[in-house]
Amino acid sequence: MRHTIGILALQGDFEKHAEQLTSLNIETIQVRKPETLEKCRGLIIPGGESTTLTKLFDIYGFYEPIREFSRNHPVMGTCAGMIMLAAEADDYRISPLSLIDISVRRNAYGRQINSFVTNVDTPFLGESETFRAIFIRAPQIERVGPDVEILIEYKGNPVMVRNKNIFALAFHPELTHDPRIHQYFSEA
Ligand SMILES: NC(=O)CC[C@H](N)C(=O)O
Repeated sequence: MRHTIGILALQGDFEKHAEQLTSLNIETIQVRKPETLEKCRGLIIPGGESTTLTKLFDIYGFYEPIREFSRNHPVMGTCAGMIMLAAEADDYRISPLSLIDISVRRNAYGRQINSFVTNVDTPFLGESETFRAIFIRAPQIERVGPDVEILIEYKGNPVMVRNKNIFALAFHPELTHDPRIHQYFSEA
């Protein structure tokens, strides 16, 4: 049985995701070409820059292989990775995968200097549980489809959502020394 979680390593902070999973004794592999998905039981698409990710997905031919993979494997996208999973993004330069029915707005929380850290309620991790969420030029989820479950909200907006095996987060769970969200994903 495949037990390795793949981390898309085209761009962005993929190493931090690997550290988080390693702390849970979960094996990881850096995914730089579509064939590597064959070795994975799940995939993380890290943050970075969604316009660049769009170009790299095209160049390396990731669109169809990730869509195919997502039919029966868990996929989690964080920040720019979330933008790539969305049904719609507010920037014509981005071609999202449309794996989860959400519409997103890039950089909706402001520029780099407006990055912030806040504690959010995470009832799906247990009663009264919270998580220290780090937002860096974060996208906002402006619309969620009827099948999308909202797992975390911040100021009335969803910031972590799920539809079955697809997870999308506006913030960076890999930057907090707290592997609970990675653990939750790895159990999907
Ligand atoms: N930290 C991030 O991933 C930022 C996302 C970036 N602002 C984008 O639009 O792609």
